Amino acid sequence: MDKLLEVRDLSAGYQRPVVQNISFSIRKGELAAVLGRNGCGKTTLLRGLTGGAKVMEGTVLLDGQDCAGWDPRRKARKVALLPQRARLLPGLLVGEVIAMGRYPWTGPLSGGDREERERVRAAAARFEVDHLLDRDCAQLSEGQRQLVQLARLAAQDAPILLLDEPNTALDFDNTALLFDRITQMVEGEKCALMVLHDPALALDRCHRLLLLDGGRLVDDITVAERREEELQAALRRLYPSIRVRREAEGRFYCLPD
Ligand SMILES: Nc1ncnc2c1ncn2[C@@H]1O[C@H](COP(=O)(O)OP(=O)(O)OP(=O)(O)O)[C@@H](O)[C@H]1O
Repeated sequence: MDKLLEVRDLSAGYQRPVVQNISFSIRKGELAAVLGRNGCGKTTLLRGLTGGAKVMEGTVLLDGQDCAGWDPRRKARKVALLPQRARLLPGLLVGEVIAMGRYPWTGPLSGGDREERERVRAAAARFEVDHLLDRDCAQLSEGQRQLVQLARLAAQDAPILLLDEPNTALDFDNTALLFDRITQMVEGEKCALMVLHDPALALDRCHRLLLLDGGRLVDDITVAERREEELQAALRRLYPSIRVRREAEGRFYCLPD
C-alpha cells in the first residue's frame, strides 16, 4: 500500500458544498500541486482533508484507513497542514510555536525532554530559523513567520503534508529552500499536496498537477508523461493566456501570451 492519501468522491464546504465529487490519490514519494483560479476551492479542499471544512459526501483515506470519526490528535499524526494564513500569538517564542508541531505525539503539557528539544531544533534548522528560536513571534517578518510555520510542519513529522500557498511571503532563495526541503521530506517516505499560484514552479518541482475549476477536479496530470503542448493546453483551461515552455535541460517557464 503506497497510497498515503486517497480521496473518493469528496464533497466538502461550509453551509453548502464548495468542492464536489473530488477523487484522487497521492503515493509515497509524490509531490503534487493543486492549481486553480482564486475562489475555486483549493483551500476548502485542504480543509476538507483536515477537518476545517465539513465533509458532506465521500471518503478520505489516510495511509489506507478511512479517517471519518478520528479524533484530531490521531489525524494530526497522519496529516500536517500549513494553513494559508497562520496566526502566531504574540508572546509565544519561535521555539514554542515549532514545539506545537510535536503536540500530537507528546501532548500539550509536556515540557519536552532532550530528545524532543533536539527534534524542534532540527526542524528549525531544516528551514534555517534555528537562530530565531528564542525570538517573540510578534517580532518576525512575514517571510520568517512562514519559515517558522514550515518548521512546525516539519516537527509534526506526519507522512502526509498539506501546504496552502507556502511560498507567498518567501524570497527567491527561500522559495528554492522550501521546495528543496519539501522534496527531501517527501523522498523520505512522505507525500505532499501543495496549493500554488505559480504554474512554472508547479511544473518544475511537482510530479503531479491537480487542476481545480469551479470546485471540480478537471484534470490530474503526471508532468513527466505530458509533452509541452499538452501541458499548455491543460493549463489554458484555467489560465487562457498561459504559454508554457520547456527548456532543453527540462526546466519550465510560463509567461502570459
Ligand atoms: N468559511 C467560509 N464560509 C463560507 N464560504 C466560504 C468560507 N471560506 C471560503 N468560502 C467560499 O468558498 C469558495 C472557495 O474558497 P477557497 O478559499 O476554498 O478558494 P481558493 O481556491 O483557496 O481561493 P484563493 O486562491 O483566492 O485563496 C469561495 O467562494 C469562498 O467565498
